[in-house]
Amino acid sequence: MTPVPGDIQQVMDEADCLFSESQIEVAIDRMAKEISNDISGKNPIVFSVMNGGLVLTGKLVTKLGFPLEVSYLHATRYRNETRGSELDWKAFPAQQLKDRTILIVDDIYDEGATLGAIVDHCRTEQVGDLHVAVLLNKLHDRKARPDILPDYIGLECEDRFVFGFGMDYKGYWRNAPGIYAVKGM
Ligand SMILES: O=P(O)(O)OC[C@H]1O[C@H](OP(=O)(O)OP(=O)(O)O)[C@H](O)[C@@H]1O
Ligand SMILES: Nc1nc2[nH]cnc2c(=O)[nH]1
Repeated sequence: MTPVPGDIQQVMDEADCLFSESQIEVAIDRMAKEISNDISGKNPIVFSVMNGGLVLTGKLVTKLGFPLEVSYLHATRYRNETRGSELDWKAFPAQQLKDRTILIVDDIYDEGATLGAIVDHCRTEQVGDLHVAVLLNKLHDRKARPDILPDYIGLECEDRFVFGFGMDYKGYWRNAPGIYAVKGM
């Protein structure tokens, strides 16, 4: 058996809980209502931004009571680190995007380079109608593309490294049902 690295449990034990599962649930319910008002009846494709968008996408789509397709794209720039670097596109959307209504779902809008690249790609592919949902907006003045703001934001957090509900600490704790900040970060 490969052991879990030593600091993983300690990071959770010492973390500050920023949002509980029930607070997140309330935020997702509100997002689902806003999204439904905007794209119900538009035959959308919902793209989860892997890996972090997985948990929010799963919760969110069960609250959208109209026909839609679910898919994924994979763009990453943190690679299990706590600082982002160059964006690596691991999987572009497989579907034709032209003239479609698209909902991009991700866990966190931090510096915004990831979302900026995804929006640029969607525009190049001539999407019909583009919407972006994120669970968390991290508040600071380092946004790479201040012109891009997600249409649907669940919660806002201080400028700390966070994990849980899809977000990882060194690849772990995406499964945590709340949102936590690493002690000292
Ligand atoms: O706003 P930014 O500063 O660009 O950061 C946001 C992105 O960072 C995380 O992805 P990450 O690269 O860690 O990959 P992951 O989804 O596999 O965790 C997160 O899921 C967002 O996609
Ligand atoms: N897990 C995690 N991923 C991120 N990607 C960008 N910011 C963050 C963060 O605070 N936590």
